[in-house]
Amino acid sequence: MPSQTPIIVALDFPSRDAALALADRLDPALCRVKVGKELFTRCGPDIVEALQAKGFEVFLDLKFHDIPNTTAMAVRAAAELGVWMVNVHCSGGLRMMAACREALDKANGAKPLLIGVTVLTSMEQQDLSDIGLDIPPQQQVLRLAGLAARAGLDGLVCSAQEAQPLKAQFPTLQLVTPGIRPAGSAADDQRRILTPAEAMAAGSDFLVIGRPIAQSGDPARALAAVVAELA
Ligand SMILES: O=C(O)c1cc(=O)[nH]c(=O)n1[C@@H]1O[C@H](COP(=O)(O)O)[C@@H](O)[C@H]1O
Repeated sequence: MPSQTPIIVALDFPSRDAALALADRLDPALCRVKVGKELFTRCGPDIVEALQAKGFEVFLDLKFHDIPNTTAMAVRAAAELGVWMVNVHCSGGLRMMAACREALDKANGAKPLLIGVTVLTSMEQQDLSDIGLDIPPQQQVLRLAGLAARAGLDGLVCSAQEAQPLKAQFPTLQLVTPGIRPAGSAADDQRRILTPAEAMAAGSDFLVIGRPIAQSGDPARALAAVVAELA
């Protein structure tokens, strides 16, 4: 049953064939799937429909970040695709997020969960400092979470390292956490990481996992190992 699983597998592939080949090796009862910028830019909405036809709920991860009207209309278009979850960058500001909320509230039919990206899990303190934010990532995450809560978003993308304080301050927000690395796997370009079990214990609601499953020799087995770790 899709609604019972916290696992979202990122289909970060350059082609429809590669994405569907992985999807065919996964069980929609054990995970949802995420379509991000690379796959969507190559394949468009068709890939979302193809995955839905295979029984998967889809997180459309295009991290919209633009003026309020443009972002709200993009979110509305995502809703019309029937996706389960869609995200925008919190750093687009309160008015931008509120416009997205309003657009979804006015839309007919099923509404995706509207999720705000706080600080990318690939960033650490030096990266924030480089863009003029001389504060620790957690402080910036909490600040953006406050804005997202005021705008009526359903949840946040953050590192599981911030899940505990976020759950304490914003108990109704769903926490979607990438930067998940089973013990022993490479961090790659991620910086703020935790293992699946650590992330769930910290308060994550959903775990986004890409390369540790997608690039493993046996994705079904890698997914089963994460399911077993969480059991
Ligand atoms: O919004 C996201 O999904 C996201 C936000 C974030 O802060 N960090 C992050 O890694 N992601 C996405 O989560 C996935 C993580 O993939 P892996 O690092 O391969 O597990 C990628 O598809 C990223 O685009």
